Amino acid sequence: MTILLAAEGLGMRFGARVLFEKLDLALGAGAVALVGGNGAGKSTLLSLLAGIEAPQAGRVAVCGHDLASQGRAARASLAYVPDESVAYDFMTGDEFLRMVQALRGCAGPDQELLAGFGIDVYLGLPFRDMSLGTRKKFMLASGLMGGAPVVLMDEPSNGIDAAARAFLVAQIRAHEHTRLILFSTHDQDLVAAVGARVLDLSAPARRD
Ligand SMILES: Nc1ncnc2c1ncn2[C@@H]1O[C@H](COP(=O)(O)OP(=O)(O)OP(=O)(O)O)[C@@H](O)[C@H]1O
Repeated sequence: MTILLAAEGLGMRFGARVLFEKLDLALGAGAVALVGGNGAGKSTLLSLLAGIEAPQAGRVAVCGHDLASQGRAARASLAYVPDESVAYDFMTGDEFLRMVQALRGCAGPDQELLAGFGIDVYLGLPFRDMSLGTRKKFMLASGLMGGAPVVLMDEPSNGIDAAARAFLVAQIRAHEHTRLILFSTHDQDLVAAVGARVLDLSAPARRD
């Protein structure tokens, strides 16, 4: 198995609250679900793996590139979809996707991706005028476009309608042999629908 995402000795704590310590990961292509109760540390772990936050201990490598010392190469191989929209309110959907495309130096979404999430009709709409679900669909499309080998998604099924959810499942299934799709979720039906391997962050040692 080719390792696409590796973590070694990852540690993160907030005050006395230890989220994880000495956490090791070695993940190849496939769908992997990060589960655990509220506050278990799923979003924090995803942001460490995406290089949004630096870990207090340990290291992360994306496709063999160390996220701290070879950040540009590591980031070129990953896409991160946060739970909430990160677009400016005044940006249109199209402008947002073009911005992500420019930042990542990747290809934009194809028509199948836009139509599958039902956002092709909202490309000209500013984010301030979009529903929460529509914003989320743009975030998901931005992560799935461009073919990054590692895709990290925070609660991807939150707030989207049934058609978009079915498309998300199909997308994860379609890419599971070539890309790592690691997502946090409370949605057990999604985990089952994509046949994801489960990583449980709520081991007793990690509870409050
Ligand atoms: N910057 C921070 N400063 C202090 N505490 C933080 C910070 N970021 C996260 N935490 C705490 O770390 C814990 C884990 O938060 P995180 O959002 O990663 O959990 P989660 O598993 O994603 O939760 P949920 O399922 O509710 O989304 C929480 O107790 C949170 O309050």
